[in-house]
Amino acid sequence: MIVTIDGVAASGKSSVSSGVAQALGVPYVSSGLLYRAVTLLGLNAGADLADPSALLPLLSAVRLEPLASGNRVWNADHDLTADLHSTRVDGGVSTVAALPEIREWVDAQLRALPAPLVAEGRDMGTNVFPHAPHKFYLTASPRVRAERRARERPEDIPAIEAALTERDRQDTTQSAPAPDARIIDTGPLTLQGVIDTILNDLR
Ligand SMILES: Nc1ncnc2c1ncn2[C@@H]1O[C@H](COP(=O)(O)OP(=O)(O)O)[C@@H](O)[C@H]1O
Ligand SMILES: Nc1ccn([C@H]2C[C@H](O)[C@@H](COP(=O)(O)OP(=O)(O)O)O2)c(=O)n1
Repeated sequence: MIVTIDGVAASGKSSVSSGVAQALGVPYVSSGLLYRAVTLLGLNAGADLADPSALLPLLSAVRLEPLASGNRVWNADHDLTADLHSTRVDGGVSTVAALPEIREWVDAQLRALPAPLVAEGRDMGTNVFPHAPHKFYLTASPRVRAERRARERPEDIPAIEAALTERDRQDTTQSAPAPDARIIDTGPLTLQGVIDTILNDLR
């Protein structure tokens, strides 16, 4: 059984997926962490983030460890996870995610994972797991999402909102909801309310 949870930045995908996965007793996988890992390694290597031939050789020892408690991304024996959510990575990840060669690499990592699992990202229900029986797509207004992000990163809310809106625009190509996905506006709901909405759907 595969559950896909897609949506725009800061809509609650990771938190909701973790809650749903823990309730179901299955792992969840955050596909965005792989794009973030490619971006981080590219930045650290001084590589051109728009050049897949410069990025792919950096990925030979990268692996995603999906745990019910949270995902970890390793580069050989180096845990990258703590460095993946930063404004620096946010600034480059859409460039990396636009590369077909990188998307193929990420998709292969994801499809190699055993079911059951909860998979979250932008295109889990459309491209990576199109036959998944349960698909959800989370939304919220840019302002609501910026206010949520601001609680994690003490930055100016209008600046965060502008950055999220720009990343939404850059990610448009791969971010459309699957036609058979249930769309949930998470703005009026608590985090637990979104989790319960999905769990009720799965019963
Ligand atoms: N429905 C909600 N109500 C309030 N806060 C939420 C809700 N969903 C998520 N959050 C919080 O918003 C922040 C961003 O959520 P996250 O799961 O990281 O989103 P995404 O993975 O879509 O970027 C986190 O701090 C999370 O706890
Ligand atoms: N399946 C995916 C997941 C993420 N991406 C891209 C789009 C996002 O800007 C980056 C980072 O994704 P991530 O889910 O970590 O970002 P947010 O938590 O939504 O801020 O990767 C993608 O193109 N396809």
